[in-house]
Amino acid sequence: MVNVNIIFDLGDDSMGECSICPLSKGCSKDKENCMVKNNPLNNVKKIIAVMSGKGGVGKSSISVLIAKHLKQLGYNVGILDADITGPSVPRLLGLRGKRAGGTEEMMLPIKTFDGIKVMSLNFLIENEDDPVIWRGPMISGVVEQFWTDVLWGDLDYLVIDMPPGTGDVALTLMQSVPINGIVMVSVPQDLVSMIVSKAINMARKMNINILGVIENMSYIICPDCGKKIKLFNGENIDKFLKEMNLKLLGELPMLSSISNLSEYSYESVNESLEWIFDLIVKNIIKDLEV
Ligand SMILES: Nc1ncnc2c1ncn2[C@@H]1O[C@H](COP(=O)(O)OP(=O)(O)OP(=O)(O)O)[C@@H](O)[C@H]1O
Repeated sequence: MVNVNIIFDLGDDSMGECSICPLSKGCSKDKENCMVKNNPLNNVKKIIAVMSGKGGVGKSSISVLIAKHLKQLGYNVGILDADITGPSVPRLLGLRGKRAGGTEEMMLPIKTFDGIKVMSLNFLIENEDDPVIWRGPMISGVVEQFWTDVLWGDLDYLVIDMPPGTGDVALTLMQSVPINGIVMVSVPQDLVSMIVSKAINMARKMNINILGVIENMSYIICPDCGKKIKLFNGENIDKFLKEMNLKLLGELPMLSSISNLSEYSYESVNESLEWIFDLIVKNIIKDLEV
């Protein structure tokens, strides 16, 4: 059974401090109505949320690859797995079966071999195959606590693997966590769809900057000649991005090394993938600095 004793309560209103908020520079929130809580024990400089209109498009894999690349560039990085009903970050990072500890007041994240701090519901339940049969408010409460009650310490970047879609939990995260920017993930056949537009419009209504779109499973690479083979016509996509005023951060191929991410070290995944992520991540860093 799920251990619901994970609910720690700092019971302290001092968490709303603006001075330690990752949004402090250029924040447009009205202080009276701001629902963001910041824990004074943490010092997180920037928060990147990875979002998608629907599940299964590669959001978790891309969250992990962005975090790994940031780490490789020398930053202190954490990953908050907010996909409570389908947490896949522990598996992708080879952390299956790990259990998070804690003190009376704080939960301690698990660290990967290369020092990325990770929190996921799977670290807190007895058996990771057990389904999480919770109603929306309970799930929203847990993801909020992953922000307020986890001892993240000093982080340059916290990457949030958002739950798929535009539901309750995504809304709670956008209201209570000071997200600096969103990376939208889609697959080419869905990119111009109403589902992606909904996710984009939701982020915009919540006044959160969309850093750009990553088109996943965009092409395959011919094993014989190395040629890029696009499975879908890109014309509509270009038009859609232009109309939505969105930047294409990158296109990722279908690669078996992405689907078996946990079995590879990042460095050995694929040379061209590392190159693609270098461009994506440096673009994100630049945008967040502005
Ligand atoms: N570029 C890719 N090439 C090959 N396989 C991929 C690629 N991107 C993702 N996958 C595979 O597709 C599946 C879904 O990916 P992932 O779990 O990252 O998606 P997700 O959007 O987070 O899904 P969910 O919302 O259901 O958690 C996984 O099995 C993953 O390994």
